[in-house]
Amino acid sequence: MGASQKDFENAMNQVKLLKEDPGNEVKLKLYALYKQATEGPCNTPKPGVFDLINKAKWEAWNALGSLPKETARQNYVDLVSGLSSSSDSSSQAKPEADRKQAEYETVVMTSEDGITKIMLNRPAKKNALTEQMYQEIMLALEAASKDDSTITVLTGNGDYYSSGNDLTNFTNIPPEGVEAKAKNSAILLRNFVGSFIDFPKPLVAVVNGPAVGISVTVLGLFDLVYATDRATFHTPFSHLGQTPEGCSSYTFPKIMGPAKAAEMLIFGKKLTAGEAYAQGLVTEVFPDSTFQKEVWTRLKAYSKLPQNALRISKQIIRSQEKEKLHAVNAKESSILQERWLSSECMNAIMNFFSQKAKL
Ligand SMILES: CCCCC/C=C/CC(=O)SCCNC(=O)CCNC(=O)[C@H](O)C(C)(C)COP(=O)(O)OP(=O)(O)OC[C@H]1O[C@@H](n2cnc3c(N)ncnc32)[C@H](O)[C@@H]1OP(=O)(O)O
Repeated sequence: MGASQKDFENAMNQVKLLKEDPGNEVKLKLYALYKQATEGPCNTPKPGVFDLINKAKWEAWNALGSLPKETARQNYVDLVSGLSSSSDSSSQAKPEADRKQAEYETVVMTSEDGITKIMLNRPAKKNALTEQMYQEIMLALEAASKDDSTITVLTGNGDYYSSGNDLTNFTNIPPEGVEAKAKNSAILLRNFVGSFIDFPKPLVAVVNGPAVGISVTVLGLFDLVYATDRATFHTPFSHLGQTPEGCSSYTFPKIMGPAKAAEMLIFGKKLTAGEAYAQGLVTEVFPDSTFQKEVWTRLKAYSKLPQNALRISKQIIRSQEKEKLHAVNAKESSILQERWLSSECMNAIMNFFSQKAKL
């Protein structure tokens, strides 16, 4: 079977994460394969002789002749995979500890006692999620899904779990790039949420402090949500001119009923940990002073349960609505793509950075 659209989109995202510049020749190949995969054979007039860069790009695309779109997509994925593994192989020469650090810059991934922990690691920015961070979380989830651990945990470093989308993701964009940015962000969002929908093992959120935006909405896709009593849960989408994501437009009404979901998702009501527990979003709340000790003791005990039984039970529960969740994710992402172009949204983000409005 050839590469799927999702493999193709993942490969496009991986290109952005390459640590080393692959050089012009490879970049031209990537460009040509991308155009062929998305538009088919070269269909534009040859640029003039002095337009050197566009001429080189055109020639690379044109050289692919009538290569079928599917083959171009597969070749693109293979080329990127070769680039990623060659940049990995330089780090494989390093000692184990170094390698773990080199792979991720914004998350810390560790595995112990049958538990893989993915820790968001931008405490000075309240673990706000940059584009790099979305990518690294996806890569970490992919790795965790294949390692020999039983349970996967997502948590935050510092006093916050996460303050949600890093609002700088939508700043400093030249006017001519705004639409492309919204489109790429919607693809990234869809892939990010998709990796939670498809995650095959028990997934646990250890909510070590306040959670905002997308870090709250995806909780509906976790199997357990443990929270410190210091945590709060806030989805201020309307304040930001935005709309729900993370499948929350579907999972929240199911979890807490439409009235409570509307209070959070439409009106931006911030819940305490106790309220989130009462509404079914949180599995259990622990006093902050004993939170880490109690949660990890519990999880270590759970991780000793038969691994396959846990995984299969999770899959039975979740597989019933996977298709629905992917459809909701696609719809939410496409609505947000439009929202990000609205003046309501742009003004709200500018207000945050001019410190007029804090949530
Ligand atoms: C690819 C795109 C996918 C998009 C998916 C869409 C998702 C939607 C959402 O997630 S909506 C939610 C977005 N998040 C917010 O609006 C939160 C904004 N932040 C705040 O309101 C506050 O920072 C706070 C309440 C989280 C914490 O306030 P506090 O006063 O305690 O701390 P500071 O404001 O001083 O924060 C410390 C520094 O961290 C920076 N920062 C915090 N959160 C964000 C953020 N979300 N984006 C960008 N930067 C953030 C803050 O600016 C401070 O930086 P500084 O030290 O350089 O000033």
